[in-house]
Amino acid sequence: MDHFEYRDGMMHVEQVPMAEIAAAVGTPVYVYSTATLVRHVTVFREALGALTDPLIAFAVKANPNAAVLATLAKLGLGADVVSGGELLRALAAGIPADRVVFSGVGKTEAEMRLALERDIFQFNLESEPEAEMLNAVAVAMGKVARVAYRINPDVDAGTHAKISTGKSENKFGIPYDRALSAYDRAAQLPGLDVRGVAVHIGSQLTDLAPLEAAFVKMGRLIEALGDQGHAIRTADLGGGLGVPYDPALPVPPSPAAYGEMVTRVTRGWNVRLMFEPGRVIVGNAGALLSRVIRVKQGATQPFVIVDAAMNDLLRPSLYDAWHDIRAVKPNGKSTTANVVGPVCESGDTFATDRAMDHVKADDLVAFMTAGAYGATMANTYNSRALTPEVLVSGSQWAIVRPRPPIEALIEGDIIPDWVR
Ligand SMILES: Cc1ncc(COP(=O)(O)O)c(C=O)c1O
Ligand SMILES: N[C@@H](CCCC[NH3+])C(=O)O
Repeated sequence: MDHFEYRDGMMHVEQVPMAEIAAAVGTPVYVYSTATLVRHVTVFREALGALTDPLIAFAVKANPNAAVLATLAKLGLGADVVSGGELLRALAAGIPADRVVFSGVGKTEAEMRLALERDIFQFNLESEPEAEMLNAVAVAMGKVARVAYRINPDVDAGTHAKISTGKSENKFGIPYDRALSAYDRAAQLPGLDVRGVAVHIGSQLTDLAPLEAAFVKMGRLIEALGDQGHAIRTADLGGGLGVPYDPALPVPPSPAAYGEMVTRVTRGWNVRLMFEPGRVIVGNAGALLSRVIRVKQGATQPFVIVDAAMNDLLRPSLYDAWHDIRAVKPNGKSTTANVVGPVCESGDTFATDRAMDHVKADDLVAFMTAGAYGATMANTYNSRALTPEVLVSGSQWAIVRPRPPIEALIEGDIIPDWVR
């Protein structure tokens, strides 16, 4: 079976025909494994096995490819969306509207209207003015929106500052100590059915303690809201569980450990629990396949120049993120090198002083753990084409997003007559 797996402190690629895909599609290209996706969904679901009917809403932002979403839809997952575009993608892939939750601080009227038309399961509101706007839109449409407030618990998730969301200085959610008054006000709005609480403190969390601290606070809030006459029926605990990237670092808590903690902390809450996992489902189910263009000797160390760049995989430039880089056909030798792309920025660096497989021009390398926040964050900087995507399933594979023709890069812009 096709297979990416993290075990024995290493990423393993099995039965994924990387060389064949590279030859047929060209590089760089994202490659996803169906078997790994299925395994991750199964493991996550089993971890929550002690809960009654949890809603697992995949965070579409992590990987919005239609074939990936359709695979997850077939497995019964819902979707956590943050834009009208993500909502349409989720629905088009076969995720039913009654499993869709809409998060985000900047939902527009048009997005609210679209989500109300499609009758999604729940809106997670992030501010009082947003509640007023949604109420007005719903009333005008003769509808009632099911809502939760996302609470900012002011908990440090202990992850990279750019992917922390639960500190008071972050833009997300409403402050914990304003929750009671916000719920009181929202309960008076005829276009809202106030029924839930939500929390999400950040991504790539490698310690369960901050999550537990946030969830304990939510338990207290549910109780306080109940005392004040608000019947809370859903609690959305967000996503955030980290995945292994660097074999030298301790392995993050397992989904099983996370599920055990959630089951223990939420005992007696008497709500339907919701989850928004992204990275833990798709991260290690994908790799970015790239070819070495040439190896250049710098003043102090070799630069391995690959045909993928920061526009294809932004995480190393943006967050100093570490991705395992492996030769697809290792020659048994190793080296220490800087791995860089062709983009005209010094920040277009995937790895510095990296001990890695020895590679030469034309060799294929795989950037591992690239299934989450990879292709979805790609862009066309330096007029480079968007990265194509391939899905492998058993012995078959298919292009699930083709490489656009190079000509497409110069289409779209308009030169007005008065410029010519
Ligand atoms: C509201 C919300 N839900 C879910 C996620 C998914 O997080 P992760 O991919 O870390 O599981 C995010 C991203 O951090 C998010 O902002
Ligand atoms: N894009 C980030 C994760 C952001 C999570 C969304 N709130 C990453 O690549 O790690």
